Amino acid sequence: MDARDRLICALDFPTFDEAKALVEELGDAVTFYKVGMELFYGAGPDIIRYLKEKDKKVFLDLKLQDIPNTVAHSLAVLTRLGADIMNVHAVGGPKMMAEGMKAVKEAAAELGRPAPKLIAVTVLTSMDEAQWKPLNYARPIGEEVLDLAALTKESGLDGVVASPREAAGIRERCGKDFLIVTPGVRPAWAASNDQSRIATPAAAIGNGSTHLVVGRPITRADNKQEAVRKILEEMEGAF
Ligand SMILES: O=C(O)c1cc(=O)[nH]c(=O)n1[C@@H]1O[C@H](COP(=O)(O)O)[C@@H](O)[C@H]1O
Repeated sequence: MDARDRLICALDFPTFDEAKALVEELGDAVTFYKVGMELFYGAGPDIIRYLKEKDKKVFLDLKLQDIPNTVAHSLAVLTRLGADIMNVHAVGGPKMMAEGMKAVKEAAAELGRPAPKLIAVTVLTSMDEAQWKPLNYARPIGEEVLDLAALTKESGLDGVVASPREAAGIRERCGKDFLIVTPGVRPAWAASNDQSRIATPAAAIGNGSTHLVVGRPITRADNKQEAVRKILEEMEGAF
């Protein structure tokens, strides 16, 4: 197994040029990139086309949440861009998720392409118990994550975004083919920044994450190639 297929580098930059510079600097070391709100709002669809021309895989992380009709039509439009994975918020509800999935499949079929994977964010990895309490959910974060993962699966989606700490429970509840994409990954040598429910690359793999999303530990490192190499090595050691 190639660890590179399971490491997704978050391109959190405000401009196309900054993102392009990082992709060029990392070269073949990284094959999978995440384009989130900051870069998509700054650079637009051109950044997806650029990454696909470079033969990279793309996770388009726009975390859609709105009424089912709006999400379904937006996902149909986004499907044309050719990303490999897209996401919505699970708390948008089962109807929003199911209609979104249907729209993605129909749009891909019209284009004669395989459908991108659609996954749902459970509870953001920045959320800790102190942030969670004022939201008045009845249960602790970990339990909510598992139920949202099960709801995501029942709604027909391909997987979830969750913390690597929750990956083992999700795997047990949702079965072997479910994608578990985990941000909140921090090697022992990196700062946690605004992430709360974190784990190391080795722990994430050990817990059953299918993909690790890593941003600042790579993008803000003095030696970015070296940061990627160390993360890949740690992942491989845990296979
Ligand atoms: O959907 C996401 O990608 C996401 C979900 C989540 O719960 N937590 C989370 O950090 N992310 C994204 O993952 C990336 C993590 O970046 P770093 O904290 O710099 O490694 C950011 O681009 C976040 O927007």
